[in-house]
Amino acid sequence: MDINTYMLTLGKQARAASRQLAAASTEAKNTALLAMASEIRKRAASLLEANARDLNAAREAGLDAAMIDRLTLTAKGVEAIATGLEQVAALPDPVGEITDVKRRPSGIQVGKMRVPLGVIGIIYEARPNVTADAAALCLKSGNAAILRGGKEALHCNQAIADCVRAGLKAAGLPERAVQVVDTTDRAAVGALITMPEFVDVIVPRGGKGLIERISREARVPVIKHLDGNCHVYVDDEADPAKIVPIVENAKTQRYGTCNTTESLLVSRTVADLCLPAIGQMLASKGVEMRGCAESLALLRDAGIDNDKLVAATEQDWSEEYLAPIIAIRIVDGLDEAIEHINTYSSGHTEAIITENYTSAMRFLREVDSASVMINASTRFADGFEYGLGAEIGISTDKIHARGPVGLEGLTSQKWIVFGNGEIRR
Ligand SMILES: NC(=O)C1=CN([C@@H]2O[C@H](COP(=O)(O)OP(=O)(O)OC[C@H]3O[C@@H](n4cnc5c(N)ncnc54)[C@H](OP(=O)(O)O)[C@@H]3O)[C@@H](O)[C@H]2O)C=CC1
Ligand SMILES: N[C@@H](CCC(=O)OP(=O)(O)O)C(=O)O
Repeated sequence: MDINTYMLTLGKQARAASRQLAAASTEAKNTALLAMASEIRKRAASLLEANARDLNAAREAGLDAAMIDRLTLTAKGVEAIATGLEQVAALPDPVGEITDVKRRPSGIQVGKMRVPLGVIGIIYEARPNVTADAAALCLKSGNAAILRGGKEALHCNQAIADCVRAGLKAAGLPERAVQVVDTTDRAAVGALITMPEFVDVIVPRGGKGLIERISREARVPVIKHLDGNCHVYVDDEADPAKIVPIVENAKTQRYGTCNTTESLLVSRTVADLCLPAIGQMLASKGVEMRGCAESLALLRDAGIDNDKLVAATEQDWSEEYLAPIIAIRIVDGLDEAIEHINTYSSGHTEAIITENYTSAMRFLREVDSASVMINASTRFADGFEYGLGAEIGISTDKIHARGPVGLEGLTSQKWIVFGNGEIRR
């Protein structure tokens, strides 16, 4: 079967399954999720074996550390997938929720009902847990899913898909409610994003190459989950005790994730007090610092090894390194920090370190990103950490859903009207 015909077949099957899922009971959906969790645990050894095959191929292909980190599944990771499925089962079912019912002067009552989006196509990086998380969230929100994971994770994704199908079957739900694309040919992505008759929304999780293709070709509505050029800004009134721990966590806890901080902005009035300690911490962890001239001079004076210091170029302010590299700029206070972030950020997540209420509130209001934080690490931008149970990803779009997307982001609301024979006059 050629790729277009294959993808059309998946699309038709998904559309049919989506109608059944939209009407599925909460009990059936939860039974499926719990059965999936049990299959994942039962088949842990074969999931790890499939992941080992993917990892061997990735190492042979010379993939970088961030990619290997994403791709790696450990026994703990398998257990986390199973627990994640159980957590989604425990979440309240959003489908069918009726809100905002108000009686109108005409006598009718007008309200809203939460409903699934239909068929969701998700294109994502080579991170196996996303296959299970996306399947679970789509199922619980009553949507059918077509999942196209990164090519490096193909074997592991197929193994997880087997568990998902087994769970759906155990609950008497259509097995085609979740379909994992079984080819790495990117023509499948091209087909997925151009069949609006079968796919209601596309969620692309990825970097710049993916953005370009989706922007050029998609004929289906898109909720972009794109790159994270996240910032930490150290304000004039930052609590010294909070600075190094937040910068350390935001930059070094995991280098490869989209919520990792890539740029550090420091207010000039506190730069000589805090940059030496930040520089020492970053140097001790092997992080390269790409600084403006002023920050480099301070870091050199503090005795930071020259090998770790590089002059930043204009390009560095827009860069998502996904690596032990950080851009550093000294700014003239809050106004310049906000201006810098709104110019260069990818609109994902930004944090301010300050004890000044007015500065904190201005930062919250004026920084135009999906998550804006006060005195916390950007690494917190995550569906689980925000209490959503899990996440489809972090939307960098402004409409429909912004930031970590969970069950509610995968639904919309339709208007409902209760009448008793009223007619319009
Ligand atoms: N906001 C968020 O929620 C998330 C953002 N990201 C971002 O993703 C990036 C890291 O992941 P990475 O794997 O490098 O991202 P990529 O964009 O390289 O790949 C992600 C997915 O997109 C596909 N893809 C990429 N380019 C094309 C194209 N031209 N045509 C068709 N398919 C394409 C890949 O397919 P293939 O396998 O064939 O390469 C893969 O399935 C970072 O920028 C990170 O911030 C990642 C996860 C979540
Ligand atoms: N939200 C998740 C990470 C999601 C994400 O960034 O994915 P990726 O860019 O593939 O590492 C977390 O905070 O661990």
